[in-house]
Amino acid sequence: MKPSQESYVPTFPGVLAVEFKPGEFNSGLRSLKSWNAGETIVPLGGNRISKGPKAYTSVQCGSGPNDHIELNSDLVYINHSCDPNVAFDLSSSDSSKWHLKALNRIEKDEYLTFFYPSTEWDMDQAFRCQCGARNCVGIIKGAKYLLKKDLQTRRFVSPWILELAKAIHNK
Ligand SMILES: C[S@@+](CC[C@H](N)C(=O)[O-])C[C@H]1O[C@@H](n2cnc3c(N)ncnc32)[C@H](O)[C@@H]1O
Repeated sequence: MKPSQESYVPTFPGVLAVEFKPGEFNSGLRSLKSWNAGETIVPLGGNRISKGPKAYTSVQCGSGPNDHIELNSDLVYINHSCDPNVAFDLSSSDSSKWHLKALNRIEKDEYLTFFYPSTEWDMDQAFRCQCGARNCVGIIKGAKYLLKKDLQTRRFVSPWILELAKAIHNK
């Protein structure tokens, strides 16, 4: 589920804000603050997140078929980029340590983006990427469909994605 424009109340007031644009999938999430590489932007653990089925709004949190969470927050508006500025770090076995972190310096008002295949193996909804990055991989359907080099050259990839990729690329 994603928060709607009509009843919008920011989940992280003063930190992040959804920029709503006409069309079903054209909105995005801006940072209202600047960040340095490695900084935690917001924690994810706690009772806001919930387990749920794989959906275009879910984030994968492990290698199992039921390892998907709904963020239940403005974070669902973070778009994909092949040259992302944030990562969902869900690599701890302790979910209270899960967090969204900056991958590089982020200036105030920048849109946040993450590399969807860094968490997603086989996505519910594929799309043609419009990020415009030099290293854009084109169609985004999950890490399962990427070449080994396309995963190896990203700054953050979740451990289950690396394991699953190893299993198919080393066959
Ligand atoms: C979880 S939503 C992200 C927020 C979305 N932009 C919105 O307005 O609801 C994921 C969807 O956004 C769109 N999207 C995200 N990143 C994109 C990108 N780099 N290029 C094209 N579409 C993108 C795709 O339709 C994708 O299925």
